[in-house]
Amino acid sequence: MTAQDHDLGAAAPGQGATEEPAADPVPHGRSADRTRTPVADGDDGVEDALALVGTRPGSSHRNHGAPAPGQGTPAGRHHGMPWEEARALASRAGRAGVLRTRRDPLPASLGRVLATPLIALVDLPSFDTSAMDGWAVAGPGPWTVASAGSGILAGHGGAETLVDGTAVRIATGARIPPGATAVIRSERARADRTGRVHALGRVMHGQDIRPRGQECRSGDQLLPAGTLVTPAALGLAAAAGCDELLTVVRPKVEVLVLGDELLTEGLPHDGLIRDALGPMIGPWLRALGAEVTGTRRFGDDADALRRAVTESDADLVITTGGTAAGPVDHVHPMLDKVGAELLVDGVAVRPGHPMLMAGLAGGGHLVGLPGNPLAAVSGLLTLAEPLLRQRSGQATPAPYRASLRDEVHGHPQDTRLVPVVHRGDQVVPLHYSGPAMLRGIAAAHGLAVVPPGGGRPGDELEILDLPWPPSSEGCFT
Ligand SMILES: Nc1nc2c(c(=O)[nH]1)N[C@H]1C(S)=C(S)[C@@H](COP(=O)(O)OP(=O)(O)OC[C@H]3O[C@@H](n4cnc5c(N)ncnc54)[C@H](O)[C@@H]3O)O[C@H]1N2
Ligand code: MOO
Repeated sequence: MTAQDHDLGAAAPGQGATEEPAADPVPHGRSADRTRTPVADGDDGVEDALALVGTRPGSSHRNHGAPAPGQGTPAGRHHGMPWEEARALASRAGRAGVLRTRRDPLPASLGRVLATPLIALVDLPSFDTSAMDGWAVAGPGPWTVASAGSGILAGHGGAETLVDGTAVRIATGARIPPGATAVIRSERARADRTGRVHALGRVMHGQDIRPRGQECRSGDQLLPAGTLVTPAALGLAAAAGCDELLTVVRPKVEVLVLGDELLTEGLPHDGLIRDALGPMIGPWLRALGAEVTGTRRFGDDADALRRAVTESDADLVITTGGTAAGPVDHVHPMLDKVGAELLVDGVAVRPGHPMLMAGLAGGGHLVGLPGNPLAAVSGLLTLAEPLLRQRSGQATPAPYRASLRDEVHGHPQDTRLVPVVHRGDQVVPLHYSGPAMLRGIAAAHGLAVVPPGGGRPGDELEILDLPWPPSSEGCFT
């Protein structure tokens, strides 16, 4: 579709399969100079090579979020909306409208987001409980055994009051009898020939008794709204007496993959390549909390794309490819035709600067991801992730920073997103971070947000986590 490939941040040829991740490679034609002084348009080969947004004169989109094409910068070019602003705008777009909720039994709520806080329906524990197998004792010892038999077991009803100087066998989880002042675990007590129980050490008042309400009181908030229902949250809800949870309905997302050059199986041949985004975007969106209703492939058929977007009832339509100004890049013309409101038209971020976001007539949104695979990931994290976080009611995690181990080169004006792995309390930028490459991100723990001009060892950079736990080790060349 488009011919130009600029690979800012790509590994230099021959930078092979090193075992350790190394400093980010030098972008084309630039030294390790990390000046933050913006380079004037036309002075900088990188910028010329990357310029895309704003080169489409005469666009009639309603355009509220970004400078109108042709306005604001010399030669009709702009660098796209600042990255932070684009994320904030995507987040705001996701907050529009009312969240749909549903009530389900606990197992069906797994992986959804709490629409209301989880409230304890009982005290936890609900009664004074023995923390150990042993003896419940009353007052100072030694103690005579209060009753014969197996003592008090877990799950049994009320026991008789224990009077001072007596003890009764008790099991872990059993109710503490009224009058008991402590539990002595069996290995710390012995019974003499007369049957009296002696402690083998000091006995503290209340030891090994879990008092009623130790963890929570009935009515306490256990988890706030916006919390992901994890297996642990299900366990907590059950312990606290809940049978159902009110959760947010997952936003519906449809993925439309564009490009005549894409194969769905077999080896690339004759200029055709494998579709890397079809298998990746849907599962990624699911990991972000979306219900993916389908991934459909459209080739470069503009009419079919327009029909699909018009007819979609998804909360969010994701397109891949076709965002640029090539002869078969249909996304902008299609948005024009369907009367979409272009909210973001290009973002000052590399890779991925042609990404876009639009409001659709039916109330949903469309995020256009660039076709280059890492650029698509960048669009996913910049626009789709904040939008979906809000649409699925998820709390926004506080941004966090980590110290950079190795130098990473920057774009003169734009933010860069660079795959990194955590090493100790630092992050290490990975090789193979060019826009057409997935090798870095597939091994990464997250993406470092590299400001214009780059980052030096020791700089604290914001890190975007990936929506799955980091794999422990592996090949991160
Ligand atoms: N004249 C200019 N051309 C381009 C510029 C520019 O500034 N001026 N920017 C480049 C950048 S940056 C990107 S990113 C791409 C964005 O282009 P599109 O969104 O229109 O994407 P396509 O042209 O359809 O594809 C780009 C590239 O990615 C490959 N691709 C597309 N879909 C897939 C897929 N599902 N799986 C794997 N690979 C895919 C496609 O074959 C192309 O190689 O525009 C640049 N051009
Ligand atoms: O760098 Mo493009 O921005 O590959 O997405």
